[in-house]
Amino acid sequence: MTQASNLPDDAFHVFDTTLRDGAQREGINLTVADKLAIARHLDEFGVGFIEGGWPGANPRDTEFFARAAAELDFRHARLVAFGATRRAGGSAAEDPQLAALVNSGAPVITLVAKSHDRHVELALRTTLEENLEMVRDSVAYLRSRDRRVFIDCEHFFDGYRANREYALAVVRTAHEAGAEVVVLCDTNGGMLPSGVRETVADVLAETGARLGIHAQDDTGCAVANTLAAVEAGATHVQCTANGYGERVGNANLFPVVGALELKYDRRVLPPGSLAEMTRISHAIAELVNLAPSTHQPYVGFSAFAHKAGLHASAIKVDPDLYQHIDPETVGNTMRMLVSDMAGRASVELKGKELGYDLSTDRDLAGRVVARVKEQESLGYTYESADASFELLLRDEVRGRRERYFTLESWRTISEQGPGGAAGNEATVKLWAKGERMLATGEGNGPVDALDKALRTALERIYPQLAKLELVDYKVRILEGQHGTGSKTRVLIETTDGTATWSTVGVADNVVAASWLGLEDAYTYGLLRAGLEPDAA
Ligand SMILES: CC(=O)SCCNC(=O)CCNC(=O)[C@H](O)C(C)(C)COP(=O)(O)OP(=O)(O)OC[C@H]1O[C@@H](n2cnc3c(N)ncnc32)[C@H](O)[C@@H]1OP(=O)(O)O
Ligand SMILES: CC(=O)C(=O)O
Repeated sequence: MTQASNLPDDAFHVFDTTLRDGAQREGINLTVADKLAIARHLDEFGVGFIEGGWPGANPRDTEFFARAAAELDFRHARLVAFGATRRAGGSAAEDPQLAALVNSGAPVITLVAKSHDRHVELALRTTLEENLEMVRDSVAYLRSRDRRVFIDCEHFFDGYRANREYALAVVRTAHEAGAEVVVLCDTNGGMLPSGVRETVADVLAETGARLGIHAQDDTGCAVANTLAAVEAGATHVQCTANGYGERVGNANLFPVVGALELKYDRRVLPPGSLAEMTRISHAIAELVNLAPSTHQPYVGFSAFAHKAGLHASAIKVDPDLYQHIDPETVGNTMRMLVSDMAGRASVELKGKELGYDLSTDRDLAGRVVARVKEQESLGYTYESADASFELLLRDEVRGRRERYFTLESWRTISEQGPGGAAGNEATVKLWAKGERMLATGEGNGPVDALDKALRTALERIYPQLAKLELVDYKVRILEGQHGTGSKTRVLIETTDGTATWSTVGVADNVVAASWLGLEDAYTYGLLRAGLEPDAA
């Protein structure tokens, strides 16, 4: 790895530990290739430090550092290796674990140290004095090997409450031995912002050490605790992308840097990085194989989605009235949701988003709102079915439904053999371009058979349908108290390889609801393909 050429200002550290603490989250299991790819994204985003793992603890992390040295060429970040202070009763120079940290080639090392007296006695099974010596010896050794050293004081806040003098002694020992930053860790994640603020201010006043913060999210306050520490004087924040981490997670990198940049007006990222935040967050979610959280602050798909009619009516005048920032600042976008909570303004803004100007026709917007509310009272949901909403809107704009085909009838048959073997067959009869079409299809289930029959009927006159693929299909039973007599809602997601759209159907049974969803899905696909509708 070549050394970073465009290093951020050392006055404030944005330290990412996605590849170490983030990987401690249940369900995350990264390969070396995943770790390298995530490191590249984090460097591109502009964090100052990337903690890559614990070399020597497992073959994967050891290999990561070996490959990082050969393959990573960071523009902004420095690579950090993580490990613990030397073993009790030994010497740092002979500690194999510290040797692995040095051999990793990382220019920066984070050492986890005990700072809670009870942990020293119960977990390390050693004396308080020996723990201080472990800290001093380990830091001094790594400094003598020319490494920058940060110390993570594990359980610092609980330790400070139990034995303030000892917790402060750990900070002083690390600082005097040459640790550049002493990181106060809320390891159990039980702190609240006021306690963090007071403690950090006191430690700073008592020791003069440069302080960092590492907050777990067990009270849901990790971001707030991190910002409270910064307010009290911490100049190094440890975070993970999307808040991944042990148990419920760590301070989420994105809201932390979003707040630092946009609320505290501190430049902690290279110029232009903030606008990449949404993309980077989602790219990392893909790499760890977890769906991006739709409701994550700043970067979530719903972070700037507006549903309430009153909000929309104010947003129409000025989006700032219901948004804490301009979503584009962080690479996100405002979205209008249309549902039974919408008013004319919501529909007007949604129409604009879809390319329809409803601003000059108050009655038209009113008719669309009325139809949405009526349909939603029957079980439809348009906030999750943009394409069905657009078709409804077009109906009102044009005063008629534009059709590419008109149904005469459909029928499905499901067979069950004695051995459980199932067969599903569908027949559709419909009209398109003046011709009567009749086709059958077989499938895994009745909906699959219906879809195949529909495509077979239409593929000669609409070859464009071959490009369309159903990528998701969700069924929800509405009014569950009615058991098998309930209504069924089906949501279908379709793609043509360039765009993806969602449609909805509601009916008394799943096949009929699916037909309605499919009809909208293919109608919308043919509309997108630029074809002229068939008949009124
Ligand atoms: C708060 C945090 O998240 S810190 C990060 C924690 N991350 C991890 O634990 C993931 C990687 N860990 C591992 O792979 C393994 O635990 C290893 C390789 C580090 C150690 O494995 P083992 O040698 O089998 O020890 P084990 O995990 O059972 O126990 C940890 C040992 O480290 C000691 N230890 C714990 N913290 C420290 C410390 N800060 N300084 C020195 N020793 C420590 C414990 O006392 C225990 O010692 P013992 O073996 O004499 O009982
Ligand atoms: C170091 C660390 O991960 C913690 O104390 O939570």
